Amino acid sequence: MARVFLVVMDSVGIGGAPDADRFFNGDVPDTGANTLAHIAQACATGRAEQGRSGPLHVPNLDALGLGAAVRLASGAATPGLDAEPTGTWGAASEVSPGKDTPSGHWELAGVPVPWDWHYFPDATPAFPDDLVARVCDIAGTDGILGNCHASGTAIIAEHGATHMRTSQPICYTSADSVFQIAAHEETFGLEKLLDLCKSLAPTLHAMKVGRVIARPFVGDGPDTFQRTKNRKDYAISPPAPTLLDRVQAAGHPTHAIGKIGDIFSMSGIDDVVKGTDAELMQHLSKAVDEAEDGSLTFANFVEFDSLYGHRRDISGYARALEWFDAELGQILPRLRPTDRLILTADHGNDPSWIGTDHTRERVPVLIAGAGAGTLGLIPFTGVARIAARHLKVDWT
Ligand SMILES: O=P(O)(O)O[C@H]1O[C@H](CO)[C@@H](O)[C@H]1O
Ligand SMILES: [Mn+2]
Ligand SMILES: [Mn+2]
Repeated sequence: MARVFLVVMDSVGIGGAPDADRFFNGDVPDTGANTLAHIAQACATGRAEQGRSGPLHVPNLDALGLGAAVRLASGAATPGLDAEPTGTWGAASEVSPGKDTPSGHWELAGVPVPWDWHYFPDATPAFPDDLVARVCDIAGTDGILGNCHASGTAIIAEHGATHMRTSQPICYTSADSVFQIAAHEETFGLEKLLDLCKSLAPTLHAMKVGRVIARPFVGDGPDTFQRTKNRKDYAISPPAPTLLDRVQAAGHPTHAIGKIGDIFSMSGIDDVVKGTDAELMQHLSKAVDEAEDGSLTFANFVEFDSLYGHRRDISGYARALEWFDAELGQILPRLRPTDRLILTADHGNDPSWIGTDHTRERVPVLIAGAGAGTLGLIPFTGVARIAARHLKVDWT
């Protein structure tokens, strides 16, 4: 019986979004941003040589149709990606008004976002006084640090030492609809940080802020501060039943790998496993061997985005793609004839672009198990439709 493995390579966009001019990094529109093409072009011209070398080497993704999908989505040159696809391939466009992770995932799962998210202004202070007062009240402090748009690693380097001394939480946001709190796992305490975020979440969700995110870190000073894997996202629930809800309601098992549990507030999910991307790959591999007939396994690999896209690290992003591709090469031969493995992404995060935020882009849709074929240009919701149809779950 059929199984579906839906795998999101977080932020692996392929350019060409028709509405890219309405999304920005600072003052610069995302028009022309192209995560995958710009990485491939940098690799081919010797501009991505840290810890790797030469043209981007992703033969398994390319054989499924990655290079072809980039060219379809954006017409961009894809040096090193020139295979004749043996998979089913296409490119998807998003209609939700945000280029954030929940918007992308919900829409891939069949539910575009019907509301406008609340974004905090790119000014200092970024947060209203009553929100700051509430944070202080719950945290038991007489102030907060940050209170601005920031890159998470930079703001910890800037305020981490003061935070360790005063216990004031480091609160920051970005171009996404997020309220993020960084705090030291030992001096502030992980549980206290998680409780703080959980208590604040209903207030922020009512404001249509998509997520409150706990960003715990460890270390003794700016040179050693490091964020840990205990990050936790408290997200608004999706506005309507998603692919996960529908598959589960039809009596099929649903398994989440990585951030999927947080992104969908565990709705429609039987169980979740978390960890680093390397650990998640082990979980995905195990799921391919063991997942039940009729099951949906929904995975997110976040490190492309969190470690390399936001950090504008082209070499690192290329290394991550090459690692992922090699791992994929171990998994593909073990798929059963009636399985479908769908690879896609939730938005772009072009590491060659200005700023540190996501970029509005089309995303690849690559299907292993269905033979060679083209999907053409489809909506994000087409991914849910393909998965549901394969599992014989009603989708109207
Ligand atoms: O710079 P860091 O803390 O990684 O933050 C990034 O991570 C957030 C959530 O994915 C995004 O909104 C972006 O701000
Ligand atoms: Mn994402
Ligand atoms: Mn991100």
